[in-house]
Amino acid sequence: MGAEVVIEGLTKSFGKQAIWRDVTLTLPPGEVSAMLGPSGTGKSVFLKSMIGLLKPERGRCVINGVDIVTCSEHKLYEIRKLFGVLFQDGALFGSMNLFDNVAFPLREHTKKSETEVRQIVLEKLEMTGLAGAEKKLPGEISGGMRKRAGLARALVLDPQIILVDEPDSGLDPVRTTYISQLFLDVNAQIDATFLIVTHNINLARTVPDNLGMLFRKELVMFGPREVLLTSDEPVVEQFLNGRKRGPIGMSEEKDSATMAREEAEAAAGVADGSIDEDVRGVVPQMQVSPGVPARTGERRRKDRVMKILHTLPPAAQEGIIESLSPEEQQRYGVHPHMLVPAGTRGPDTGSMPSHHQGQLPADQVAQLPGNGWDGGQPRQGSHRMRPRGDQESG
Ligand SMILES: Nc1ncnc2c1ncn2[C@@H]1O[C@H](COP(=O)(O)OP(=O)(O)OP(=O)(O)O)[C@@H](O)[C@H]1O
Repeated sequence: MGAEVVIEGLTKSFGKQAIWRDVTLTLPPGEVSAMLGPSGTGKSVFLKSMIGLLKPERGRCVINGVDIVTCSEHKLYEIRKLFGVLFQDGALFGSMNLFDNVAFPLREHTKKSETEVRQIVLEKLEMTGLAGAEKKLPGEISGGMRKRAGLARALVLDPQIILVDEPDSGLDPVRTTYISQLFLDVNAQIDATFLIVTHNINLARTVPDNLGMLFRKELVMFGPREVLLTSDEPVVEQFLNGRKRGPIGMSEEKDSATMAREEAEAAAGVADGSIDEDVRGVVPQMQVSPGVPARTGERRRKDRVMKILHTLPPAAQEGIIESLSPEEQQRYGVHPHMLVPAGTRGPDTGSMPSHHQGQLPADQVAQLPGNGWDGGQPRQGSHRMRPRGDQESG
């Protein structure tokens, strides 16, 4: 199973420029998570901090019991071996064919024989749909194939955590869907923990188990996909719909005068470049390809999310329950349109917070539980979403 990544109070700046502060989240082992955020909010900096390429000033990032923010160089070197990273352009060596590119980490970091190297490389090329392309140079193949080759190379050291930086960059929507499918298929086969950084709304809506968003130098939220997808937080709403109108401006944040002018324009029916269609809501999650084994991360996630169901906003609860098969609904003792009232016990074990229905305290919505995934008390301070009221949840 992939490694769990526990991030607490992580804060990063460059000189006087704060990038993000006090980021707290846990990447559940073997699940696929994605981080959204407008350009320049520090998503790439976040990925680089996770592998110790950049040093946050404060906070912890704990993997297999090692805090990579404070550990020795030697420990960091060991922990880095757990990671596979897919950079935006695949980061392939232009003068090497795909075989040698994919073989590179094995030849650099292991003492494997060429026979073993060959076997592993061909297996990973096959896994990423590149069988037969091993003699091609990066310049001779499409952008989508380069990304697949980058993924094949990220897989050769059997990573427990796979980081992906903007997988859709330079790809058309169809190729983006193919590479997204590949992430889920690979996740099913090796059960690694994934974190994908993306702007791509389709990918965000259909691929990950968990979704988070960085904005205004903070983590707006992180939790089960259904929470962000049903959120009425203005920044989430604007981002998912790709609207000009809202808190995100050309250079990230808008002032209140601009916001007021936009409100007035909206009231007057002035078009703002978006399609008049609200894409929020839970859409079915992409499934693995036929013939690929089921994702154990997905199964674990169901158990985990059902344990914290009662801490989630009503619309997210509904989305989660509706995504279950009738058999699963029976197993968990839930049914569509049943909301687990806050202040009562949920369908599963665990104590309930004492607050009114639909009025979850802002810091208790969609918090992931502690390390044991046991539905324990949510952590403070990593979530700032307003809850949706019952009347809005349909
Ligand atoms: N090594 C560095 N030194 C100084 N500033 C940096 C460094 N790396 C990144 N930054 C700054 O950090 C901010 C966040 O950059 P980052 O690339 O992480 O954003 P992003 O959210 O990934 O954006 P995009 O979606 O456009 O890729 C930017 O203002 C960038 O200029």
